[in-house]
Formats: sequence, structure tokens, C-alpha cells
Amino acid sequence: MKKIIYLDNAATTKVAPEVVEAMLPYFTEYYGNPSSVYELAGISKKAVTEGREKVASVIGANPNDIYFTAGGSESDNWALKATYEAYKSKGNHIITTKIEHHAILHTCEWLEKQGAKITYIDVDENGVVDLDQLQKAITPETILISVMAANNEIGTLQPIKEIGAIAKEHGILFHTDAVQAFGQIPINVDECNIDMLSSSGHKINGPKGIGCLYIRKGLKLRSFVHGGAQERKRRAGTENVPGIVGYGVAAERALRTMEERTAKEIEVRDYMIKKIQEEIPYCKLNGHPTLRLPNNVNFSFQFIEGESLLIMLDMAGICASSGSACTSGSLDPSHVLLAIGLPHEIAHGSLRLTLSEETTKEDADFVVEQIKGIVARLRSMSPLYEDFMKKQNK
Ligand SMILES: Cc1ncc(COP(=O)(O)O)c(C=O)c1O
Ligand code: FES
Repeated sequence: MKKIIYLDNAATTKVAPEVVEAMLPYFTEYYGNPSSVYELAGISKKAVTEGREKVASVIGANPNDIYFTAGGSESDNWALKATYEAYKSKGNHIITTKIEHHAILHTCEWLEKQGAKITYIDVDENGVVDLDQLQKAITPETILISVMAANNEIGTLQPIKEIGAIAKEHGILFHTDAVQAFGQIPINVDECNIDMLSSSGHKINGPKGIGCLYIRKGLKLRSFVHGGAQERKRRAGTENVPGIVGYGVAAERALRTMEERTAKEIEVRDYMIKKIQEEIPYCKLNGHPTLRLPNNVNFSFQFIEGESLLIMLDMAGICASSGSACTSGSLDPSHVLLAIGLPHEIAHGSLRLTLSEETTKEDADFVVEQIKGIVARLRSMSPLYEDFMKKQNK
């Protein structure tokens, strides 16, 4: 395969070698079912316990409050559906935001059909939720506030500590989709009054198909998958032991390297942002200038189609994204970019670059050079750009 520069780490990440190494014996040697009684099974059971402890430590949680799932989408579904079911006799109102991942938004749409009332809070032009509007939306019927810790498209970080405090003050449960934030920024479930938190292994150099839902002790959420007694009778099914081992090692690694890794990423991120702003006219940085994920760069380039830009970047060996991975392929502009107030035609010309600790300034130079050339080429073919330039020159 040709050399690639992978800048789509918000979609998924490369599994770290130490993660693969830790997982391998659990496929071939220690393959016992953790629920069985013999020694071989005990090894698997111990591995699951250790994985749970490692994941818990990233968010300062009690390991007994970590429930393994098949990933972020399942965790989001579980948190919302089970909370609604358990607390609907108290009230049917849920507050969320317009920029959540589809795992939240599509679940909310489904809940609306079951009788839930959902308020979707606006965000400002940087993608930060309007706390005033959130507070005003609270009614005696409100049972849950679900706000993501960091946005997957534009990288904006949300004031989850303030939101947790508001929820606590009103006796409302608080869930946060921390799939993008987990292991990237410090989060403590107690300090932020988080009752439920979703995380996913494959965003932190761990394997795909494993994640967790943190559920604070005392919540009466039903089990999401019925069957055996795994995950303290709340999520049946033989544990994904290699996945849990890998997720645990990835979590431990993310926590251990967080400070150094993210400092490095922020340096390259800001270098790249500045270079794009200096070298490419008619572009706009999306997301908050500073309160953003360490590895997120998101720009809109006027007069071009993001999809064409992506295809041409791919030909140059650069993997990027135009919105969230799962909205690519649909012709609708991203709901997140529309929520921050971008007009459709500008939202369509957007590009998300999500770096890793391996991304260097040399990579950034090469990528910006490529973007610059491609944007110029695409603009030279755009009648809109031609019209615009004619007006400018008048
Ligand atoms: C914010 C957010 N929530 C949820 C998910 C879904 O996670 P998973 O792919 O593990 O189901 C993602 C993945 O893109 C995400 O970015
Ligand atoms: S889940 Fe709906 S587009 Fe991704």
C-alpha cells in the first residue's frame, strides 16, 4: 500500500502494538469463558476485572459501576432508553443538544415515538451549548440531561462540569457521551456529577466493538441485553475478553500518556490551523478556537465541495473526513455545521482532519500544501467562485 497520512482519528484509531500484544493470548491460550469454574476460566475472569479497573481509573469511577458494551452507540442507546423506561412515571422530558452524535439523536427520535418529549438545545457559533437555554428548558417533568463531552465533528468541548451542577441542583440525571473525550481530556465522574457516561475502545487506540457505559451506583436502569448474569445481570452475553483486555490496556495507556501526547497534538493542531488560515483564502475554522479536542482541525472552504476535496486528498494518500464518518455518503450537510449557523453551501465545503500523536509538522506542511493546491484547482472550476471574483474585481 502507498504511504498514507491518516488524519481521521475521530473516526477510528490504529490499535497500539502493546494493546494487540496484550490481547493475543486471550484468543489462543486463555480462551476460557469467565463464567466457568476451572482455572483457565479464572484467568479470563481476572482479565475482565483488571480491564474494568483500568477503564474506571480514566474517569475516577468505581470499577463496579463500569458495564462493558459493544461500543459507544450501544452505550448511548442503553443510557437513554433505559433511563426513559425507568423514570417515565416521574416525567417524560429529556434535554439534549442539536449537535449530538446520531447514536443519541436517532435514539431520541425513537423515544419521541414512545411518548418522550425531547428538547434539543442550541449551540453558539463555536458549538458551545447555551447553558441559559438549557436551564430554562428544565421542567418538573425533566428526568435526564444528555450532553456530549466533546463533539466528534468540530471538536468543541462542552462545559460538562457546569451542566452536571445544574442537573444535580434540579435532581435530574446527567448522561454524557464521552466517546471523543475519554482519554483525551481529564474527566472525573464525581467532580462533574456525571450519572452515566459512554466510552468506546476504538477511539483510543483500542479494538473496535468494545466500549462501556458508566452507571452511577443506585440508578435503577434495567438490563439492556437479557440473558445470562454477566455484567452484574445488566448486560447479558459472554464477555468479549480479548476486547476488554485491549480496551483496558488502551485506557491505561491513554491516561498515562495524556499530558505529553495531547500537548504534542495541540502544537501540531495549532500549527496546521494557523498555516491553513495564512495560506488559503476564504476559509473558516469551525469549532471553538481553544476549547476544542487536542487533535481536531475542522475548516470550511468557500466555493468547493468537501466530497471532491476528500477524493483528491485520498489520491494524495491523505485520509480525512468531511463530517462524521457515518454522515459521509449522505448528501445532507452535517447537522453540527448547520447548528453552528453555517449556510448549506459553506457547510458542504468542510473538511475534518483529526490528528494522532504520530502526526508531525512535516505531515502538516505536506497536507496543507495539498489542500491549498486542490482547493485552488476546485475553485478554478467553480462558476460560483468565478462570479464572486468578478464582483470582487469590479
Ligand atoms: C461522539 C460519538 N458518540 C458515539 C459514537 C459511536 O461509537 P461506536 O462507533 O463505538 O459505536 C461515536 C463514534 O463515531 C462518536 O464520535
Ligand atoms: S447513524 Fe445516522 S448517519 Fe450515522
